[in-house]
Amino acid sequence: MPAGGVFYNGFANGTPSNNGYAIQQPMVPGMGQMMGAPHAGFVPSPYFQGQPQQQQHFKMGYSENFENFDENGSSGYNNFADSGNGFNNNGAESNQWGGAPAEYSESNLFHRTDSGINFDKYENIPVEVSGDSVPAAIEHFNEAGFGPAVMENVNRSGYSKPTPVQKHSIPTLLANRDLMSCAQTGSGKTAAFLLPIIQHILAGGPDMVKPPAFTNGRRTYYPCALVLSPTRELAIQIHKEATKFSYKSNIQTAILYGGRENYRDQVNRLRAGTHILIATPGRLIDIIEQGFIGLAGCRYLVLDEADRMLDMGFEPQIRKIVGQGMPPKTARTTAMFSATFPKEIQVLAKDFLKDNYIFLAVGRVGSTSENIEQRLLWVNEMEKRSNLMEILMNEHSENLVLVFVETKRGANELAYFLNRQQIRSVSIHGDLKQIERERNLELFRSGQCPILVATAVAARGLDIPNVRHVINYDLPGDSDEYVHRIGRTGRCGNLGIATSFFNDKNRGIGRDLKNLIVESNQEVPEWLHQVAAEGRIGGGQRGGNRRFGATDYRVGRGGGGSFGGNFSNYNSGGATGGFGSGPAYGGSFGGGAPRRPFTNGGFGAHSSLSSTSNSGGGGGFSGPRRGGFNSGMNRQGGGGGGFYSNPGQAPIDHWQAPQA
Ligand SMILES: Nc1ncnc2c1ncn2[C@@H]1O[C@H](COP(=O)(O)OP(=O)(O)OP(=O)(O)O)[C@@H](O)[C@H]1O
Repeated sequence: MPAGGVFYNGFANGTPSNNGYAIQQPMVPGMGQMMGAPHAGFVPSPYFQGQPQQQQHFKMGYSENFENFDENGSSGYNNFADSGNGFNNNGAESNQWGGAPAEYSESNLFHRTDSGINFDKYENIPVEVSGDSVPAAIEHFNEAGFGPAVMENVNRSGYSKPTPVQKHSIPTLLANRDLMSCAQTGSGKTAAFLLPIIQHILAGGPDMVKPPAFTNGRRTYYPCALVLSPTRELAIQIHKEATKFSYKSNIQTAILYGGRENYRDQVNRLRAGTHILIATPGRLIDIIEQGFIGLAGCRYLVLDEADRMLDMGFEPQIRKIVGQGMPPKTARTTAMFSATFPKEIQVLAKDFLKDNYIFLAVGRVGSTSENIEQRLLWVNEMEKRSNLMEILMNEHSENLVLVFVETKRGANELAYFLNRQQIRSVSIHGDLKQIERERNLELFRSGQCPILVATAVAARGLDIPNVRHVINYDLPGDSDEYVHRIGRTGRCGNLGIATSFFNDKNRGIGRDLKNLIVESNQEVPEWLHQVAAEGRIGGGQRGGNRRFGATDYRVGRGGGGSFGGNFSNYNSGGATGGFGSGPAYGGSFGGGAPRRPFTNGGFGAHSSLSSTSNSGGGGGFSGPRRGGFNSGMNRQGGGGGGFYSNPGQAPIDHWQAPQA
């Protein structure tokens, strides 16, 4: 008997469904706390036992609304009555060293994740720096001039040496130079801006912070540094990092992000004082308008995922924030970080940067990332589920898999489908309550639900160590989004796989994808060559030198700019050994046995599959595939039917909770 009891995969209370999928399924460990909570339809029916109204919520469905992942989330001060979420219990739980939540214990904050086997290859990464009088890079953290508090936290974090983006960004920001920094996903950009800001605040002492003021009976706090993030979850992550790097110092960090249930808690926390404020734009504007925050003391402004922050969705809000009494750009230090920086965004960005800002482009290890093996499969819409199932069945049970879909409704439906196939999945998208988003992310992060079905809301910045596989079930419309999505794996020298389903709908991105894969020294499927040849001319947004996420647009303008620049460490060698040499799924990656070898039966449509993997081995699925899904699986013909035509099929053991 599995721990936590047995539930049935049906909608009706305690009643097995009659659709032939009625397989006993254990409750996901640790899910007890979810039993009473609305869960927007993406947790399988077992968790909804006895709560038909919640199931109904799921069945209502959502309109086919595309995820715009704008995180405005303003809620109005009058919504205080809502309870806090797990993150913000209440302002009183601050510990003695700051305003951080009590659950930010030392062990929690400094939970280390190893830098991967490719970490040392960062040494050979190409770096381009342009701008006047570029501060010299550091090679070691102890060359930065950090005080003991910061150095101790660097050491506590287990960082033995700076990554390339840190080597260049830290001295630049310590010198109070404005910076536009473009470095590959997972290469340590967060510490690259937080460490120098924290150092500045500690070195500057009390004078760094403008004291709070009373206006209209309300106390206004003036943060010294403001970090803006496009998504709530990324804001939470950055806040945790800021808390970590300022651990045992007097620095107070605070966070403001959308979702009405956390409004009061966030405002309460401001009362502990705020040196560094991490915020999503909509909520910040709301709270500025309420008079709780003023920006007159803001000496440091960071736009993380800056290209996203300056695109059409957010740009007006950023302008509004910067216009709300913030010191002018000549009187503050402004830094922008992203893995991608399209030229038109660079042009916009200069409105916020001093003229002599430094542009830093850190190339990719190898290219797009040697750390990420990119696989591209031609999969028709109707075959996506069966292909996904086959991939998941061959994954190792300890690996986390992030599946990207285009729409919120698609995320709900796919997570629901997977749960009915006894694959523990949750979803994250903009229609969920914030408390649900955070809880689902935690269930994923902790491995309790090893599959996260996400919209673009999870594409940027999230740093989840064990994500070994990103699957673009629906490909995004542009290649920058693709770069960010696949960057959820293969972080900080670790290895990962990115599999993308491609079909006629995705032809628009074909050329850019081909270029990215070529640049990665990985094999381009024959059909992609053809698609790319037919595709649009011009190469999309990325352009320029493809070893970088972007190049300094000022250089391309030919004169006039302040380009001085140097170019270092260019390693033309690219991929050396390592990754992608074994057979595809279930082969060399990660070692060990696949999740579950298939027993028999056809998978269908194999002829249409191919792979970018270097493994050769004929088609995308090699390794342990011995059949796969039963005859109902290939739904190309449209014929109804379930995904298992054999209702008596044994449960998928690797996906079940440990036996009691
Ligand atoms: N010098 C270092 N040594 C070891 N690990 C590091 C170092 N710097 C950062 N890391 C770790 O690398 C991981 C990725 O860092 P981070 O999230 O800052 O990447 P990023 O460049 O911001 O990625 P993205 O573009 O996806 O936002 C984190 O787990 C972080 O703790």
